[in-house]
Amino acid sequence: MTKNSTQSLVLNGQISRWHTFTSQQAINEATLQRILALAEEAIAARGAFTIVLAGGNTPKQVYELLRHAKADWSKWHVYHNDDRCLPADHPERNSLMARQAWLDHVAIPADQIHDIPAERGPVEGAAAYAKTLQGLGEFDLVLLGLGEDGHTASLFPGHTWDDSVDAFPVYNSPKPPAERVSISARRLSHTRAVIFLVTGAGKQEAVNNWRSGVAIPATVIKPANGVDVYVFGVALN
Ligand SMILES: O=C1O[C@H](COP(=O)(O)O)[C@@H](O)[C@H](O)[C@H]1O
Repeated sequence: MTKNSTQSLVLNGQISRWHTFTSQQAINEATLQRILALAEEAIAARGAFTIVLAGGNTPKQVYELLRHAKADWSKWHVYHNDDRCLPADHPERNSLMARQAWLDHVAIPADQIHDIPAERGPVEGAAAYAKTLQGLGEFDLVLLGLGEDGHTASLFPGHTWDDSVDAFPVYNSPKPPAERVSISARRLSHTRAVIFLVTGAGKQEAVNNWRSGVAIPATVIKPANGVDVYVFGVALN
């Protein structure tokens, strides 16, 4: 058995469904299959699939699986939930990780892959990405990670963020680099589906806080359909 439980919670106005997996392979495979299923549904219903990618380390293996998947790549439109203000070819860039693991190896048209121009700095990068997102309706899927401190995208504990815009500049990030660009919580919530990918014991405290009603940043993602949290290596106490 690869998936051993699903539980639902409503806390801080957020509906969350928690799915526990018993191996890294199982969580990767389940995420891959869910992404591909959502893509097929979206393409059948609306002729396109818009996905917003998480950065960091956690999703990399899923991206490597997507690289070998069969899909109608010509209909995929790819965005990023955040990126770091570093040169475009810096190894810590979320966009570079996604390209190397997946996007450079499939036939998604280049003009349908929308990197955040974070190399232009937080203000210019955020303004440019807000323009990129302008007029775009609901996303089909937003993939998100969870930092050890409870952050998601570049929404950090103790920070305030501007929900009147689609993308905003981030300063003083506790996780380097200090300057970043992030899609806003409101815009990330304007989506048909959300999957949080959460793996490893380092995320235990953040998960405990989330599930006991502490308003960590991950709780501000509130799409109407709720969020699915895929978990491996973290206990659901
Ligand atoms: O800095 C970031 O951290 C989070 C979590 O990253 P992980 O390495 O713990 O998976 C990530 O979701 C975000 O996109 C990234 O910029």
